[in-house]
Amino acid sequence: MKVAIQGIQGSYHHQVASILYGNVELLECSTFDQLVNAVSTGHVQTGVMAIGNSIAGSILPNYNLIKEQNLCITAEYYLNIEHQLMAQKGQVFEDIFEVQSHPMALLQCQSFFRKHPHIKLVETDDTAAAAQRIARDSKMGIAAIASSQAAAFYELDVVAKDIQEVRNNATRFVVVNRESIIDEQANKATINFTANHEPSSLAKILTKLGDLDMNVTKIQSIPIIEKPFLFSFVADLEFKNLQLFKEAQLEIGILVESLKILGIYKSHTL
Ligand SMILES: O=C(O)C(=O)C[C@]1(C(=O)O)C=C[C@@H](O)C=C1
Repeated sequence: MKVAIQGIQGSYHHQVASILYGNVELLECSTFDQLVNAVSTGHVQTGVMAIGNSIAGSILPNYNLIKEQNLCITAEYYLNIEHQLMAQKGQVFEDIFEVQSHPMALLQCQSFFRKHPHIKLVETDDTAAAAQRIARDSKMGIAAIASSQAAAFYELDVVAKDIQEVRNNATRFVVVNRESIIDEQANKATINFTANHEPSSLAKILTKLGDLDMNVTKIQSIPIIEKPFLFSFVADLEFKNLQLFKEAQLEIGILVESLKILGIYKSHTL
């Protein structure tokens, strides 16, 4: 089996793929687009992709990528994220004038860098790639934000520890496949729907979901790309058993303008 991840060895995606699949063969993708394409064309069976972070929020484009490529979410995983600032061996924090990392990682460390405004922040494709380049090119004065595993793997020194805004920083990852694989123990679903433009239409849908014992753990509006400033909604629903969700699917189907099930899977908690 081959798993597509965004990023390279030592990235947070790599950590999640290892936790879920062990020492599996990886397809390292530099963008989320490449990742979903690899899954949808059947080049790999499975992809692991970040969908949101507790500090930086949702990675909105990823919802549309999953939807447009008709992929199915088959699992979720929450990873605790502790960012380290790392540089060439022998460097200290005072030497650093530029920091490179994935934009989501930079967003998660904003307060730290507000205190050091002379440091230039540069976006890169992933945390581990930033670390790898610093090690490979022996760059002085430049640091990367990445995990302690990346620091160990690329033999860099940590010059500032745990620089994310808060200790409890977590990123939610989803596993995507071409086909849905529904576990009988599934207790969570991600749905995408559009509501009619009528007063209370969204409120009616949410009330109905509550009446049907669906616990809405997240609701997110996402742009409908071909219709400027119109939005659809992605909702995560938790339920006691699959039968209850199937009933809810029928009942909600009557109230919404359109409905697509993005995935039915077992919930994960940190
Ligand atoms: O750059 C990485 O290491 C990644 O795995 C990407 C990513 C993301 O896309 O959010 C994953 C977890 C962290 O939130 C920061 C970056």
